[in-house]
Amino acid sequence: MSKSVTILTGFLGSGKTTFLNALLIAKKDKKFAIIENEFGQEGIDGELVMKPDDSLFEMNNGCLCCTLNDNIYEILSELNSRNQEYDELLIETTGIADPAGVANPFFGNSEIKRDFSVKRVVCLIDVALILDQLKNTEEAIKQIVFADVLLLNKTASVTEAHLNEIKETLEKLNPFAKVFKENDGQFPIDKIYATERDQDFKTGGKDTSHDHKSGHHHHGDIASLSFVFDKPFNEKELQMRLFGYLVFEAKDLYRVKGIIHAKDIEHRLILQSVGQSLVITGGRKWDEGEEKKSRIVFIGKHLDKSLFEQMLNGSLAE
Ligand SMILES: Nc1nc2c(ncn2[C@@H]2O[C@H](COP(=O)(O)OP(=O)(O)OP(=O)(O)O)[C@@H](O)[C@H]2O)c(=O)[nH]1
Repeated sequence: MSKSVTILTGFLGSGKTTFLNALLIAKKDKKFAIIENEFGQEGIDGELVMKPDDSLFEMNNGCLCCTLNDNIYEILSELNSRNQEYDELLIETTGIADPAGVANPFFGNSEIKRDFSVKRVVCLIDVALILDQLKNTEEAIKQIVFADVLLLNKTASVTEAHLNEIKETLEKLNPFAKVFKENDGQFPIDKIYATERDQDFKTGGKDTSHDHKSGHHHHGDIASLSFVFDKPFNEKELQMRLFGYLVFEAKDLYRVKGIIHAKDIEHRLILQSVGQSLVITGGRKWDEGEEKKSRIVFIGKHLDKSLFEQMLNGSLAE
């Protein structure tokens, strides 16, 4: 029997990993294989997903809509040979992936079509940022247009009127998708799960190929900068400098994610920033003898590497 596939899409920082974790908790009775992909060399999302076991296939350094097309056959064939070990497949795309490109192998290759069935493409929407994202990026539009489920997220951050305006805009872009709202931080997972892609009506069978054959990225001028540090950070200094950067310089910085080793702190610090917000929380404890490295990824346009280097180097502990 073919395995059900759910594809999670949504612009950078819209809440895909948060949703994925909520899904894993809500569907504890199922065993998921997860393909996690991120834009930027340092794989971070893999650490943020609460792994149910080792069923996590992570591919770094590229966008799923490009690299997955090269690796997907290998990955899916491995998944197939281990098909007794899991029930369903979840794919979290990068925040700038074109989901049509990601789904393409599932619709275009007969063997894959036999073994895997895309049940739904869920697009997370950051309601505070989506209208700007739609103005500024083509990817946000492509993600919405391709989805079966549009999930309005971070709804507490906007007024009801704004939410309705967004809903209207989205329904114009994709009248076929079901629109759900996150409700007080609770995702309506069962309702989303009950939504299945209509294979005939949607892109199934159509040629969804796109122009990524060369492996070259066509994501406008969005780029990522990744940094790895062996030396520990000074938490306060890092927080202060990053916050200053976000407030004064961050116009074209869409996303910051980091796993931080800070001096005198025995667990990881998880650094998250979308727009101008900056949140630092405690992560997993470092294991005994584990090599403690910090990894930070910045995603945006016109990023000045030397400025980030300066900021980060200046935040290292003495
Ligand atoms: N206020 C609020 N914050 C949220 C909500 N969902 C996610 N976040 C926060 O938004 C940030 C981004 O969430 P992620 O789940 O990592 O987003 P993502 O889409 O996986 O991010 P990328 O992989 O970079 O594209 C994190 O700091 C989350 O804690 C929400 O419903 N409300």
